[in-house]
Amino acid sequence: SSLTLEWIMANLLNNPEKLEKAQNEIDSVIGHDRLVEESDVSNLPYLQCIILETLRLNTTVPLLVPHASSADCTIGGYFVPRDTIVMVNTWAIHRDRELWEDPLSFKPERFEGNGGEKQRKLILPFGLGRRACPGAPLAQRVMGWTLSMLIQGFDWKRVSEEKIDMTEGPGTTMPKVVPLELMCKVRPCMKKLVPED
Ligand code: HEM
Repeated sequence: SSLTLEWIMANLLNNPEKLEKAQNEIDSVIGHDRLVEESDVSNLPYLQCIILETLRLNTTVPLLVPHASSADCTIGGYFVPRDTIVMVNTWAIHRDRELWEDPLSFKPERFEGNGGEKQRKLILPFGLGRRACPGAPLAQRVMGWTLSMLIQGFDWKRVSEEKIDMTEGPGTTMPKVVPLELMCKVRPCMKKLVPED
C-alpha cells in the first residue's frame, strides 16, 4: 500500500489540476472543521478514481504471482497443459491500446460515472478468482484514508519545476527507480487541526 501511495502522490504532483480537484472534493464533503475519517472515504468518488488510475498505470504487482494450471486448458487460443506455470501480465493489460483510450496518460476521470463502471472491470491490480489478493479491501481503505488525510491537511509541491521521474524498476512489486521527494505545508485553513511539528 505504501508503494502504491508513492506512485499516487507522484502522479498527482505531475498533474496538479487533479490534486486540486481531489482537494476540492474533500473540502466540499468534509470541510475544514474536522479531519477526514475512514468512513468518509466512500463519499469521495474522485479520490477513489485516483487510486484506481494509479493501480492501472503503475501496476504495483505487474505480473501478479505465478499460477499453475490444475488441468489442461486453452487460453486465448493457446493450449496450456496441466501443471504449467502461468504468468498474467497485468501491466500490459492495463496499457493495452485496444482496451484503453490514451493508455499512457493519467486520467482518473476514465473511472468516473456510469461509463467508469465498465472500465473498473478491466483492471486486475489485485488478481482475480480464488487466489486474488485477500488484502484488497483493507489496502483500498488504508490508501483512501491516508491519501485523503495527506490532501486535506497539506498543500504539496514538487521540489523543482521539473516533472517527477516516473521510471519503473524491476521486481515482483514495481519499485520507483528515483525515490519520491516532495515539499508540503500545513494548509492555512487546517492549522487548528494539524499540529505544525
Ligand atoms: C495496494 C496494495 C496491494 C496490492 C496491489 C496487492 C496485490 C496483490 C496481488 C496482485 C496478488 C496476487 C493475486 C494473483 O496472483 O491472482 C496478491 C496476493 C496476496 N496479497 Fe495482496 N496486494 C496489496 C495489499 C495486500 C495487503 C494489505 C495484504 C494483507 C493484509 C495482502 C495480502 C495478500 C496475500 C495473503 C496474497 C496471497 C493470496 C493467495 O495466494 O491466495 N495484500 N496481492
